[in-house]
Amino acid sequence: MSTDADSAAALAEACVAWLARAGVTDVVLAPGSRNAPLLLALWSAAPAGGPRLHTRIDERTAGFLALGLTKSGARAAVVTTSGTAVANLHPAVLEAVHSGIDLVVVSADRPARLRGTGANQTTDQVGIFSPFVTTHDLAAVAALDAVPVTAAGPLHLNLQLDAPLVPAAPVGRATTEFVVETADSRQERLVNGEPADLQPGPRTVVVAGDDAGPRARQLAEAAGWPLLAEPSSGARTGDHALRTYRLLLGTDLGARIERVVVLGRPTLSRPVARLLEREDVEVLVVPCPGVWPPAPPGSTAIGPPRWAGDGPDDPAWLDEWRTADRALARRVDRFLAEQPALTPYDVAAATHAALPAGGLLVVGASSPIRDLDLVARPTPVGSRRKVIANRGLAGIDGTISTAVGAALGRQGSTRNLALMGDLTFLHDQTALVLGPDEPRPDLTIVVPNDDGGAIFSMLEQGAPEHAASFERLFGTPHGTDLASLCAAARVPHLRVTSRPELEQALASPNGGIEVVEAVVGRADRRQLDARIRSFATDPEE
Ligand SMILES: Cc1ncc(C[n+]2csc(CCOP(=O)(O)OP(=O)(O)O)c2C)c(N)n1
Ligand SMILES: C=C(O[C@H]1C=C[C@H](C(=O)CCC(=O)O)[C@@H](C(=O)O)[C@@H]1O)C(=O)O
Ligand SMILES: [Mg+2]
Repeated sequence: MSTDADSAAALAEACVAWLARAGVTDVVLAPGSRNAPLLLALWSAAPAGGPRLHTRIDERTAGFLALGLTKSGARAAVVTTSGTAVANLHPAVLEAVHSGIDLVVVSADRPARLRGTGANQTTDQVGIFSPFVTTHDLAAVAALDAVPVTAAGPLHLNLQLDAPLVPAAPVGRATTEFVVETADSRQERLVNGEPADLQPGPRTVVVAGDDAGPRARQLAEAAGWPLLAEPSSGARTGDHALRTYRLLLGTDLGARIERVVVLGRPTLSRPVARLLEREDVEVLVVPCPGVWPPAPPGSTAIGPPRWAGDGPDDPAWLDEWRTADRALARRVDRFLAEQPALTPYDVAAATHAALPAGGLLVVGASSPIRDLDLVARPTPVGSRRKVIANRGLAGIDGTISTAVGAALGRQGSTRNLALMGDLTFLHDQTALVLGPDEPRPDLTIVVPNDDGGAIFSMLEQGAPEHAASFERLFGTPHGTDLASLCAAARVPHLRVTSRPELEQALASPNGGIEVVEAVVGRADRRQLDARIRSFATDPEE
């Protein structure tokens, strides 16, 4: 049995104080018995300046909610009971590891003496997120005080909580005030290091992957280079960013590239991946958050890049890209306007167009973020249109939760939107289940529903020779009635089948969390995609 000084209640209170020192503003908790001391200590701390609380039933949802909160400026912890509850956090923790998000996991555990004895709900939680996340296995307050409050990525505190877990009397307001300290931002942590001076000369482009930040745009503008910025780069702004870069890489312009400066984590497209692997191209990579940052074979890691030229590089190079981009974008838009039915590209374009200055858009993996990459015009610098996505591992899991968390975490957001496919939406449907007292954001979730996984149609397995197995193995139609699913969770739902209906729905938000289902086709997706890709190289009729 632990001493009073290290009782479950004392350890729990010390943990809440540690969370405040760590800058944790929000705690997502899932109900349990072993973590009861933590839950009660958090309840007691909330009115005394402690973290904002969010309760979720499903720990996988809870983990992604905490991830979304942290990705949009809060710092969140997720607290679970012991056993499989902790294992349900693994997807969110892995995404945090690979995208460098400072998520805090607090897992309740039985005392070490019960490990290996067959005690109920007891497994080995020490190192459960290894090799990337170290577990601080804690049985005493003093040990907790020695845990650092920041790390490059997620932190895991495993608290050995011994009976008694629940005090005899109800807990009241905490006697001490909690001052939540401000944690430094991840990007600031990254900017340090010896600057790398870049000289003019080679035909250069800047590739801005996920979470690259504005410095990618600033470098492209200072040097006068074309900017190939993914939607969630934080750099797809200004007049150097090119909308159709992915297609242009397959043209003579792409072939003439001699140098690439990479910021953030490019994950979206094979043309960019192929560019970074070309032996005739010098690839300079700037450090980015997360483990395993981009390191294509033959690339060179550099410090924060600094333009060393007197004035911009060759303006003709940028002009060629801009001229080709404008022409190709016009051709794509004309082609999409000619389509008889609502396309996923229309859904992405309308959703992005509905994002006001100061707004937030969370994008799911698979086709939606790639559709957005093709149709989203770069936005004005300084308009603070924030686009985020879970690109650390590009999972389709936890996307609704990430969007709810990001909407709750972003201060002063003028509008919160999410865009995700139907399988992505279904994968995290438990995120729609919120208790009556839970903080609830205004969030419009747009779902291009093509009854399955369209992206596979555009990959090798979507080729005609695989038609016999495709639907069962990859298309995975489900026929789910999203309206009924939303009704079960009492979430407002609207189904649209045309762009005017979609634009009308986006222009008249319901308030709270709402779902706008846009019914689109999937059967012709491979042909649509191939036709659009052909525009870059086939002359216009
Ligand atoms: C957790 C997880 N499971 C499976 C995958 C593989 N995967 C990638 S895209 C996709 C289908 C997504 O379908 P949907 O969300 O409907 O988007 P669409 O491509 O149809 O627009 C799947 C299963 C993944 N990336 N992550
Ligand atoms: C479906 C999965 O992920 C794949 C999705 C798309 C990627 C891709 O190549 C899209 C086409 C393009 O960008 O040109 C594909 C890839 O990176 O090769 C991903 O594996 C999945 O199950 O992981
Ligand atoms: Mg789909």
